[in-house]
Amino acid sequence: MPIRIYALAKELQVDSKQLVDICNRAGVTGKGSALASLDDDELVKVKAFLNKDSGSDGGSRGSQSRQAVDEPMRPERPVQPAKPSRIRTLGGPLGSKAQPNEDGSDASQEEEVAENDATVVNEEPAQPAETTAEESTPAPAPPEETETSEPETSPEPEQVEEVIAKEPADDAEPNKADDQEVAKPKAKVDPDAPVRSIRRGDYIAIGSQRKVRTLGGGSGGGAQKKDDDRDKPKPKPKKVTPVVKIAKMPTAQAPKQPTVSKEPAAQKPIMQLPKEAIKGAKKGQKAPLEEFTKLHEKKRKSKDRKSATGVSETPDVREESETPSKTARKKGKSTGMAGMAGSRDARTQGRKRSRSGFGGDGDDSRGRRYRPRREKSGPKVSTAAPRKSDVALEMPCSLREFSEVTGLPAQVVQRTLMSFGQMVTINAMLDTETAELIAAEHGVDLKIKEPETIEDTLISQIEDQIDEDSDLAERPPVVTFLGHVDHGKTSLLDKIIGLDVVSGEAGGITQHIRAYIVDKGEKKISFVDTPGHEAFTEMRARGANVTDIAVLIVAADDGVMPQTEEAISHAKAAEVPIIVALNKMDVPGANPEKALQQLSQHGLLPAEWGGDVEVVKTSAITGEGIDTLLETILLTSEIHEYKANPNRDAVGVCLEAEQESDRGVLAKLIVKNGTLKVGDIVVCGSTYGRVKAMYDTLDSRKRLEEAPTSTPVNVTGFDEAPGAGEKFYVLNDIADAREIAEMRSDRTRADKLGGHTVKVSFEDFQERLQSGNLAGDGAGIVYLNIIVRADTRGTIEALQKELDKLDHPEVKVRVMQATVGGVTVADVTLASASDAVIVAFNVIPDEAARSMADDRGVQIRRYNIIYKVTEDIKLLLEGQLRPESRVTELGRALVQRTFTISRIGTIAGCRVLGGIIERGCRIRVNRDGRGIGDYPLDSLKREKDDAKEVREGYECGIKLSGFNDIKDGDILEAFKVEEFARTLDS
Ligand SMILES: Nc1nc2c(ncn2[C@@H]2O[C@H](COP(=O)(O)OP(=O)(O)OP(=O)(O)O)[C@@H](O)[C@H]2O)c(=O)[nH]1
Repeated sequence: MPIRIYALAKELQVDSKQLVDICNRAGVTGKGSALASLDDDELVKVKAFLNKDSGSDGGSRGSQSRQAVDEPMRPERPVQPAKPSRIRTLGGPLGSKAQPNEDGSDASQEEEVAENDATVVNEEPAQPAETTAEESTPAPAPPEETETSEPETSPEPEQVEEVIAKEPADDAEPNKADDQEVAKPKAKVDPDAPVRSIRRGDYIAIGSQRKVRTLGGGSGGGAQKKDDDRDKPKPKPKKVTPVVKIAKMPTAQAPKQPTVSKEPAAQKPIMQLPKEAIKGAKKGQKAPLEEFTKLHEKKRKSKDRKSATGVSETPDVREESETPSKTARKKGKSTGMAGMAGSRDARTQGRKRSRSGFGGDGDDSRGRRYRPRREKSGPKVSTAAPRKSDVALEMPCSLREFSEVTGLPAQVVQRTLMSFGQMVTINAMLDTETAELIAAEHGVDLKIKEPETIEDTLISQIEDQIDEDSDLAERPPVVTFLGHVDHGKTSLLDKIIGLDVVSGEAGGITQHIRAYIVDKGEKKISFVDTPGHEAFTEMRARGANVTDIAVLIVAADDGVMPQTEEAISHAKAAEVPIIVALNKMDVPGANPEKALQQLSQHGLLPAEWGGDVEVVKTSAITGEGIDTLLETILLTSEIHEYKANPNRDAVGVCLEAEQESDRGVLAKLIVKNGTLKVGDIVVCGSTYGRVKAMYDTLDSRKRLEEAPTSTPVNVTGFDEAPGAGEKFYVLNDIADAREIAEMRSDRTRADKLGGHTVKVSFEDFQERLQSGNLAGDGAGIVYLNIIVRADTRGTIEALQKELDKLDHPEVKVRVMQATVGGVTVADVTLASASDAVIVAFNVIPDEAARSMADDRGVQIRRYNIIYKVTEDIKLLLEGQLRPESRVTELGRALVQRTFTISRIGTIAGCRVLGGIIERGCRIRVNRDGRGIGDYPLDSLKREKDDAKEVREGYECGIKLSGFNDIKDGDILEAFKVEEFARTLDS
């Protein structure tokens, strides 16, 4: 039975590697490793070889083989101390060394030899010296002596160093060394040398040399050398670099005394005598400085008196404007002993002045008796209302009103205005800016109340109208279809209402909002098909959430696609129930299981899997599941009990509007509450009108007299087309409707001119939080909504993981959407509707998204390092985020052509698409919607000349510093970073 070599080695208690060697020597070839097996014949052969070896007593060959194998098996041999040199002579006879030991030779001498041996043997490993050593050796040294002696030997440090230093050379290339050992003696044969005696190689099989070498290191040569060297002067051991380098002990130096920088010689205070004192001295005045000090003291006292009597003008105002602590300090000063003395002096002086006719000229001339004025003699008492720090003021207001509301004395306000260079009376009207300025100057937190307009009065009346329960009646649900393009939204709706709209659509893509109300048995359902989820969110952004139920259409063959993910975010943000229609079930490649799995990964766990999302399998072609879908919608509607008051004036939303040649403006409205009737006066956004006619949305020529709740209807009668998503209200008076519409129109214009207010930004989040501008949920937790757009899914996952780690008791980060790709209009709409900040990670917003974000004040923060996002949010949550630098976008250019000039680099021939590219800016390079990096602008040229700036529509040459890989079609974004000085409180 075959036996593995390592098993046999175990049995024989030998090293398995040695046994491999022995096998080779025994003629059992092809056994390269201990894992090789020996068959019975081979085993017999090896055993025979071993027995033969053990049987031959004293035979050098046999003994050597046996030594190699039996070393560990003969522990009974007394362990004798040995020297390192002997370790090397295991393969060869050791007699030369062993003998002196036996005959009691000097140990120190032996050590010396060993030392030389080790050095020489290693240097000339192939010197055939074993023979001599062998001849002089009566019996081979017991192998275990050498083996066991190794650990016991404690060579001199130098020896160890040498051994360590030399051995690796042998170990590094053992085969080569062996070969050399065989080859070298031949090459180095000296013809004049005496007849050489038998060598080790002559009686040890070549294969065994390796073993001998490995263990003994051919120290036979060393033995010979040792004999020779006895008479020779001892060679100086060669200096060998140790393998393990031990750094030399640094020569200890006395620690340097730190050089104490010589302090500059104490500077004498610069004493400058006042001019008056110098003059006095020149005139021969005695102690002029003393005189001057007296004079100065006098001046100071009179100044104190003035301040105590409240005579000073401007400084008072300034004082008031200072921080309370400062003011308090100053007040403290003046109310001290000096202050008291000052005011007493002032009172005395005042009386003297009055008596001497100062200020009382008129009285005296008219012969009236002097009567001291009360207000001047006593401390001034403010008659103004107590000062308030937090007030609301309706603008415009008079100075008097401002004073009354804020509690600031009118005089103080006047002085403040005077310091601004404005002389005003108490009845002067203040504008908002001035009022805010004065308030800020005096540390008053002023809130400007806008005057109530007719819009506020009428519209808020309508909005606040609460319907009695008894007036409420069930209403049809408004259902919106959302989903990825071409997943079958239109086809499904067509199938439901029995239309064929899809075949008439340009390019098969829905471009208009469609809204229909259909009967399903006794119930009705109102459907809204939007061209994209942004249109759906657009309505929400305007506070007009018409949708009651969102139906998410997912093609079973395609599964969840990027726009499906977006649609999920939009539907979730709208906080409406979601029903999934797994469409295209008739398609052969339909894989509903995969789609369900993907849906659950996106937080929509199907009901059949134990979740709360109803999934209906449908086919718009075969009609499969359509009824189930309608039933599910009605069931959901029933659960949520959608109700409205049919007897009130209508309120609703404009879905879409267009100008028709024959009918004028045709607005598609959907009634959210009440009933809209022909003849109603309607205001919608900044348009108004009287409902002239109403048409059914399914049949554009079918007139309707009234449209109940949840009914979509086409309306004529508006003066202008209202905006999509604008709310409409029915009013009683057309004049009111006109006024409201005009007011809104003016405001929109002003808003456009005056810019916008940023919705939410990382920088102002804390401010808004503290001012209560951000509403919390039931538990008082405020959410920081963010929308993430990134270049890869991996980035999103990493980012989400990092965001999960953020923990704050009052503020939570809510990722409303995290999708791959550039920032789109849909993202901005969602951000605008949800007060969210967009985090663009390695992606850029497209042109439309960028301009919409600008218009709506949606913040798009761009990042390319994950930890920077979390760091910013962390700082934001801790209220420590202060903008230190602000990126100002300058313009964008499209690379049309590139030119590479050998010594200059790549020049991009660009056209400026928008804004401006200016010298000294930085350029962000974007390719395929992804940011590659940003680099400083090296040179900017218009034709051949250097340009300071290049504006929109012009062509230019751009060379970037440190980046030459610009490609045609790249979008270059110019921006500059403005540094901010940190405020003191930051
Ligand atoms: N086989 C099969 N094809 C379908 C099904 N539903 C839709 N389609 C086809 O898919 C294509 C796209 O359908 P649409 O209804 O236009 O898809 P959509 O989601 O409305 O697309 P947009 O309007 O562009 O958003 C059309 O050619 C339909 O005929 C279905 O259930 N089965």
